[in-house]
Amino acid sequence: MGEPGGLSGARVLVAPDLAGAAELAAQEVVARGQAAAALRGRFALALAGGHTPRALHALLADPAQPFRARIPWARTEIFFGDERCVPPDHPDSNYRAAREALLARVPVPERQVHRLRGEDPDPAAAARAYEAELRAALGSEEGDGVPRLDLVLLGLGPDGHTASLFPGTAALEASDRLVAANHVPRLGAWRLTFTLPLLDAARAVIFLVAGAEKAPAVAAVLEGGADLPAARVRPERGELLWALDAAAASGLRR
Ligand SMILES: O=C1O[C@H](COP(=O)(O)O)[C@@H](O)[C@H](O)[C@H]1O
Repeated sequence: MGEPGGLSGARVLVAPDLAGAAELAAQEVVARGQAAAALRGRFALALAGGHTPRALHALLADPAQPFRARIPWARTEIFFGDERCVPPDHPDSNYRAAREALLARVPVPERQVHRLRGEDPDPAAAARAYEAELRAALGSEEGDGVPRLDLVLLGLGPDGHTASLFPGTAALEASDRLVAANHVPRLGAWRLTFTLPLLDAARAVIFLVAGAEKAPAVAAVLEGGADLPAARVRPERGELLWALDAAAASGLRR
């Protein structure tokens, strides 16, 4: 596994394949979980949606791997960075995917799993309710009133979207909300998503990205100076890490 260096202020780690990149991310989850629990008595972790995190979820849940036993599950609060507007048992539900691969397999108390209500017929109301739930669970330790998640896991779409912040959509510009309902014309659908102020307040953000189809977006975000949604995630008081497989990193100059 190599480390091309800090591009765009980010630390970039490259593994040969998705399994290796997921392992890098799993090591970070353990280290940041242990540090957060020791320092603040709680580990606030936001999970990514989509397909890529499945490898990470499987690793974290596997009793034969070194991660599961080292994560302070009893003191972990689980959030979701985005959700599709579907019921929690729907095949497209990010919550369902995370529950099946991870949450049902680890000793995290049910009351500490905070899911976005994708089934709510009023997505704006679901977003407001989730922001209230997040604030109630985490409070805000600092003067700006924005809760700080200890670790936010994110993915990347080939169009440069992250969470459900798609190019050209309204939620990208939201500065007065931490969670938004976002209409995505390309999908003809609503999504629920964290906004940039909440992402940028995180103590750490890790993008886990794999596959050659993501390589142009990875290069554009990390080297191209592009104004893509993922390039706008800048945790100024936190750390930014990209865990890539070789295919996703193949468009990087170094
Ligand atoms: O729509 C989404 O896409 C991105 C990337 O998903 P992937 O399946 O290509 O890994 C994901 O990060 C986001 O959470 C998800 O809802």
